[in-house]
Amino acid sequence: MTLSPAMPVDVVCAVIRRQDRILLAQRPPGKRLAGLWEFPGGKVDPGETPALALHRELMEELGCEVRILQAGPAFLHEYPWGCIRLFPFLCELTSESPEPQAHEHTELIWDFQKNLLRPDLAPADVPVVRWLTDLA
Ligand SMILES: Nc1nc2c([nH]c(=O)n2[C@@H]2O[C@H](COP(=O)(O)OP(=O)(O)OP(=O)(O)O)[C@@H](O)[C@H]2O)c(=O)[nH]1
Repeated sequence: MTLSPAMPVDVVCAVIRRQDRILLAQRPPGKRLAGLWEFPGGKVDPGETPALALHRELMEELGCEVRILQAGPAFLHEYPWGCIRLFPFLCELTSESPEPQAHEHTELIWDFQKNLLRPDLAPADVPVVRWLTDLA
């Protein structure tokens, strides 16, 4: 993927909350930001709404279904290779959802919300965590 600062790439991510824990996913080897932790999600396809992209990505990546509780503001982040516009959604698993499985990530963890600002978090996700903290 070629990212351009003039044309940010739209990316959605799901902050999936279960009690006082949040699901984090570790990026696999061979990808940008390999080994860093992120919220599951991915790029919005042409013609797709961010919410539809979120449900599609979660089914592909984790095989799970969520209910969106709240949409956050979009956050722009410039990486050395280009710019992304990140749309975060606070979500919960639906009562019928299978347990999330790491189809594309190295590992999944349910971490306490207070631990999310870890040094190995994807840099674009720092303002997402601040948004989440301000909601509480
Ligand atoms: N899904 C997701 N992507 C994120 C987050 N934070 C963040 O910087 N990103 C970046 O946004 C882009 C999302 O693309 P993607 O999920 O389709 O991942 P990908 O590795 O296939 O993308 P790539 O084409 O850059 O390699 C990646 O470059 C990823 O590093 C996040 O919390 N969730």
